[in-house]
Amino acid sequence: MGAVTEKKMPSSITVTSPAKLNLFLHIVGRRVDGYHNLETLFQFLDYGDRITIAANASGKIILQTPMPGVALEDNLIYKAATALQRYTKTQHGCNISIEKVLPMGGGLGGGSSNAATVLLLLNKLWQTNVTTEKLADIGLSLGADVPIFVHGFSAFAQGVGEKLTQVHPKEYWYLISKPDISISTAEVFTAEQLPRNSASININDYNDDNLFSDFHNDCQTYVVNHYPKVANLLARLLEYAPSRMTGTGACIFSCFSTKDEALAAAKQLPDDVECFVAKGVNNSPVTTALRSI
Ligand SMILES: C[C@](O)(CO)[C@H](O)COP(=O)(O)OP(=O)(O)OC[C@H]1O[C@@H](n2ccc(N)nc2=O)[C@H](O)[C@@H]1O
Ligand SMILES: Nc1ncnc2c1ncn2[C@@H]1O[C@H](COP(=O)(O)OP(=O)(O)OP(=O)(O)O)[C@@H](O)[C@H]1O
Repeated sequence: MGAVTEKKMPSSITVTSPAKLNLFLHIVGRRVDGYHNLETLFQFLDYGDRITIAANASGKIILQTPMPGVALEDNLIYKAATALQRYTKTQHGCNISIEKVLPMGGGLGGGSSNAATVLLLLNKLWQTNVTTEKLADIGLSLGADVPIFVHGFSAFAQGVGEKLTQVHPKEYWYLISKPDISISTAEVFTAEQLPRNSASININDYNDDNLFSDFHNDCQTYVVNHYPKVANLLARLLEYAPSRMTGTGACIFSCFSTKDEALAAAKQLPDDVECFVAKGVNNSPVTTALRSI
């Protein structure tokens, strides 16, 4: 009989909790609860926060790296761990640390990504075997963007972001630029002037060449009209490459075929503009890392 090799569960796991882009974001209606029905194309970046988690036997959820400006009980990391602990009734706890690099309120979904990463890693470390669908469901109660990060593949999303169709958009290189302001998602979605009646699309009509001609971000005009810093930066970036706001802003992505072109454009920006270059990826680095554990 051949030897059975059993993989040992590591005592801790470290992964990149990635950013997302909304390559386009159409608002197709408003629900009675005030939330908006969207049609959006999500892609991940191979860039994000570094999260390390170890299970502990104390049952306590310990965040070892406090996040300035975010109280523990409001932190999506803590909320996600608590939600999974409650759902599974596990006796385990965990120690979590994070190296935060994603700007908050930038439209890159950092908080939602962190929540999904915690759900996925703890489900592994605690060996609680919750299905991906259920994790996405638990995630949705924490934020509209959490399910996409739980599933971990690029997708056309409908509803508030929970109805997903897998797609494979081209993996461009992006320059991500952040004007030095942060925009509240709730402010944009409650704005009177926001267009809410984009026609529903067929995602089969999308191809990588018509992203900037046939698709748009319905939040962009409102933000450009109310935040001159976004307007100025977007105008500048459009001189170098097709560019658009992600989510409800304030970050702007600019599309390039090569890393060198993206880096060259970054060099043209004023020193006070925060920016980074990253590759678009159709699989989340978290799900990729977990497959090998
Ligand atoms: C704009 C996107 O980033 C696109 O991916 C997301 O839809 C926003 O997702 P999120 O930050 O996880 O948003 P949530 O924390 O769930 O919601 C923040 C606030 O935005 C508004 N909101 C959010 C999502 C949505 N589809 N309609 C809304 O009207 C609601 O007023 C809500 O109180
Ligand atoms: N772990 C976390 N990381 C970032 N923000 C968090 C976290 N936990 C709670 N928050 C809160 O969530 C708010 C939104 O943060 P996030 O980084 O997700 O914004 P965003 O990139 O604009 O997201 P979206 O694209 O979903 O609108 C922050 O201002 C912060 O108060």
